[in-house]
Amino acid sequence: MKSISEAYKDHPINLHNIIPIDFKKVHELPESHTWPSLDQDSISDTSHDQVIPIIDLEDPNVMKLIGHACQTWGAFQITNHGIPISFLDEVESQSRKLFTLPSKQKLKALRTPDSVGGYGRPRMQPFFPKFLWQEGFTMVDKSATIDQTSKIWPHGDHTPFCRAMEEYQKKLKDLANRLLGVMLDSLKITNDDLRLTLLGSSSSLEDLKSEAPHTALQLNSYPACPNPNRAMGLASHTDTSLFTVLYQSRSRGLQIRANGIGWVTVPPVPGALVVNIGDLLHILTNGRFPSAVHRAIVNQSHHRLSIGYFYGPPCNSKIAPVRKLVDSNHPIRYRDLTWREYIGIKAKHFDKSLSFAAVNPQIDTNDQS
Ligand SMILES: C=C1C[C@]23C[C@H]1CC[C@H]2[C@@]12CCC[C@@](C)(C(=O)O1)[C@H]2[C@@H]3C(=O)O
Ligand SMILES: O=C(O)CCC(=O)C(=O)O
Ligand SMILES: [Fe+2]
Repeated sequence: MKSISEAYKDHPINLHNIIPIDFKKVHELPESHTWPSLDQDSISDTSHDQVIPIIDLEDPNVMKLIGHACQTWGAFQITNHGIPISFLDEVESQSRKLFTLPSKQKLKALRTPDSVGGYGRPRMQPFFPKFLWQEGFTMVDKSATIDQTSKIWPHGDHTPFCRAMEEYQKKLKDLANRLLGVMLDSLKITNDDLRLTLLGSSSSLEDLKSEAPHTALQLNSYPACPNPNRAMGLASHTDTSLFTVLYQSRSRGLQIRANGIGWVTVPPVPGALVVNIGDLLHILTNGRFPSAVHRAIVNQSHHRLSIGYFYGPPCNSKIAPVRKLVDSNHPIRYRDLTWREYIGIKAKHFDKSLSFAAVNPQIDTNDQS
């Protein structure tokens, strides 16, 4: 299979859930985009000093720190990761160039109902009765991205955008491979332990890292909003990846839901990247690394961008709880499945998906609620 775009083909989305509104023309929050007030969301953010860990990747203790963050929060920020802030600025500015174009231009790269790549509303939109205050551009397949962006910017003007996105994905792939290694080391998981799971046709983790990871790059745009208290950027969700590396630039908006605490804002740290655990690593670790429930809220004063890199194994390789993590105190919670199968489950059941992958759905019902 070429890429995850194939896996999404079987789960088409209705056009009205794809075409974003023209945010520039909207000066009042439309009823169609009005959510219950955020104030009624019992849990606020600023009253807590809780902040997800900020980890220096060069710290000699990095394995312990990351292992601990993954078990307790399912998310952390990293600094000293080797990607220069000047390059992050460049990627952000190329993304901004796309979203500030007139709606008519962006619609030239509109996703089709059965494709995952291109411009449009977030994939999760059909699960909500109200529209999200968000537009996105998704890249899964290089040639499709070139095709779409050259429709937006003819005469070769798409080149700087594509070059920056390509380069970014290369750098992120190396970084994500490195992070996966550290995460697995922290649980003492070896190549042999992975033989029955994850590796698929690859014979070693190194093999898997060099050719196979399947990834997606998602640019999120949240225009300034006339009534941010009643709007939602991306509603509460977990990602369908092993983990996601997110650049939220310099503006706040990302919140993580912490057990017993509530929504915690992830403060932007210049040059840092946020890592959050996705459902596939949750399954692979038998719930030891819980996938992070998170959302993005919007603001009235500026146009916020974020850039997510979704990192996963090849679509057809098996995901199953690593047997080493299963014992009488930690009985097996999830059955074996492929990413492709899980995409199907997620397309149908969204936030209930983990319980549909559970060995015992009666017990495993509250993963995300
Ligand atoms: C590889 C992925 C992961 C996707 C689908 C596809 C490309 C776009 C990703 C997102 C990005 C926005 C949140 C989310 C929930 C959504 O709606 O689209 C993500 C989804 C997932 O994590 O399931
Ligand atoms: O914009 C953000 O901070 C969150 C984005 C996100 O959760 C996603 O792209 O999956
Ligand atoms: Fe997300």
